[in-house]
Amino acid sequence: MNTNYPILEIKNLKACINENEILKDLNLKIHKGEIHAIMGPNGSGKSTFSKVLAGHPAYNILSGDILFKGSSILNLDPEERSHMGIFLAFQYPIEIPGVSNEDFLRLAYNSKQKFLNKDEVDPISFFTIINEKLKLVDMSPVFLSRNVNEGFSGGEKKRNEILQMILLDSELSILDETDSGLDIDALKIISKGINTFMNQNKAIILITHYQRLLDYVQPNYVHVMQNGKIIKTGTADLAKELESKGYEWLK
Ligand SMILES: Nc1ncnc2c1ncn2[C@@H]1O[C@H](COP(=O)(O)OP(=O)(O)OP(=O)(O)O)[C@@H](O)[C@H]1O
Repeated sequence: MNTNYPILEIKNLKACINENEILKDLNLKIHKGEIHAIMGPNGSGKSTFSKVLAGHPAYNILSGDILFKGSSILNLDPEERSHMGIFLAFQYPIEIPGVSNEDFLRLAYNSKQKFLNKDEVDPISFFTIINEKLKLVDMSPVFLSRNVNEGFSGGEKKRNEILQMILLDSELSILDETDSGLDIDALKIISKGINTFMNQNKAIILITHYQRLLDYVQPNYVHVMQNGKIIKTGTADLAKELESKGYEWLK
């Protein structure tokens, strides 16, 4: 069996929402150990791509395929995709009133354990696990007893997303504008957490508007998405070029 396939392969993907075609013939290959940045003008389809990848039910796939570790995931629901190792950190993390962050995280952790036929953990053992992970994003344990994202500042919500990614130990993580709303120190802390988490068995997609994140989390490839497809691919230098020249010259 050939196991040398990409962790993610997007083949001629077209997707729409409410009859509007947003992704128009998208192609992308990502291998384990790689970090890919996706940049591009507002409205070009970056968040749509992340949600389609996670299996958001509002989007329809018109044609093409999404292969995760060599197999199509088009027929899998978001929960199955998550259990298989795909994680999406939302651009706008949602608040869940009435549910403590610790309960939410433990439920998500145990749900994955169950899917993998591993033992679920009790609240006391979970506290030990989550306490270690909190240190990686420099978060206080106080955030565990608060309701999920309720009243969290923009930056705290983003940290909480990275905490989830680290806890679930996802193989493919899509971080949608995780850097927006972070102050300079928080950006460094989050970047350190991402770099500690990353290894040769994982892959990360960073959706960002700003080159500065890429100074801390260095991508192997930078792609520009425009009008629902990748129109240019380069190295980290491309992000620097975009920062100074914008997107007009690519048209
Ligand atoms: N429910 C919807 N109905 C119609 N059009 C939609 C819907 N949701 C998204 N779109 C459109 O899809 C396009 C792509 O949006 P998307 O959020 O993917 O862009 P983006 O590249 O992530 O933008 P940004 O950089 O501003 O976050 C936009 O023009 C948006 O208005």
